[in-house]
Amino acid sequence: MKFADRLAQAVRQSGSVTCVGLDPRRDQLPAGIRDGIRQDSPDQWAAAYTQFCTEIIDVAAGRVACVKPQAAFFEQLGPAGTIALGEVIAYANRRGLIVITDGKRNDIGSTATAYADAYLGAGNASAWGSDSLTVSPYLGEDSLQPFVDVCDQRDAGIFVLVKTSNPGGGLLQDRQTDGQTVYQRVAELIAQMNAERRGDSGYGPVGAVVGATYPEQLAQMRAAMPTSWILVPGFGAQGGAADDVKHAFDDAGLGAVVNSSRHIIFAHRRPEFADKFGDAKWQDAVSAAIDEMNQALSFGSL
Ligand SMILES: O=C(O)c1cc(=O)[nH]c(=O)n1[C@@H]1O[C@H](COP(=O)(O)O)[C@@H](O)[C@H]1O
Repeated sequence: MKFADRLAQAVRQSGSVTCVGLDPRRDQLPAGIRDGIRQDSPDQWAAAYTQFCTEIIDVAAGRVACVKPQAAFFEQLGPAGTIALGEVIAYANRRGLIVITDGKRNDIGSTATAYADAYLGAGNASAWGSDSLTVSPYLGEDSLQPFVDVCDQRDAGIFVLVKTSNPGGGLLQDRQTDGQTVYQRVAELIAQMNAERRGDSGYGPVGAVVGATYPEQLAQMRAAMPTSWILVPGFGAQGGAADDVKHAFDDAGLGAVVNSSRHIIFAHRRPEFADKFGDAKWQDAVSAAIDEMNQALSFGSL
């Protein structure tokens, strides 16, 4: 089944548009996982990351549509971390969750082909086995095309950075050129690349990233890219709330997944959960945070 249709199925089956961001950080791991690890042992930290993320996946499976492992935190550990990333992707795959690997990759076309080949394709279809990958558009259309070609071959997907959630993104993305902003131009390109590729769900493999921190632009981008799944980061820890993301969805409640990383995976550290759960019951805190987010995003259409 095509990526966009698999994502639609995952949203429908779980009844959730939540994406759990897997962004492990050494100093915030629950005590039971962190204690006793040698500071200078990437191998031990990598094993801790695998344990932490697979336990989160166990809590999330069947209750959310997807997970988004953030490659940066795994790469921070060096080679051992990248092996952990591979294990986490494979485990999420086995537990039936759609995987969006957050690598924000891209390069000239011939190198982009290698990135696409490496990441795109679930299970054994690629080396990393990811359903989808975040991708930067700033090398232009010829850099995106290899990703789109591999999406076509392996029923995978990409999420192209359009309007990022960070405060400084506007420096380049909001710049006017030929009567439109740069991010509007990127959206136009995505809509065009996706036009011929719609699956049964009405969506295609070329998705977009638009931050929850820019609600007005998010609503505009929904209209500008009617066949693209939108990955919406910036919910929770960065300040985005349900009201900010409600216009990202189509009438059937599809078309967008909303990511939250810190607020879910480190929920045991949030003041409102710390007393009730704390480090000892961190998995229960994750579960409560997933419930809370699913509830906040249940606009009634799914
Ligand atoms: O591509 C992304 O996921 C992304 C794009 C963006 O514009 N903003 C953004 O925060 N992200 C990622 O989404 C996650 C947000 O984490 P939290 O702020 O902890 O929920 C991080 O992994 C970011 O790298």
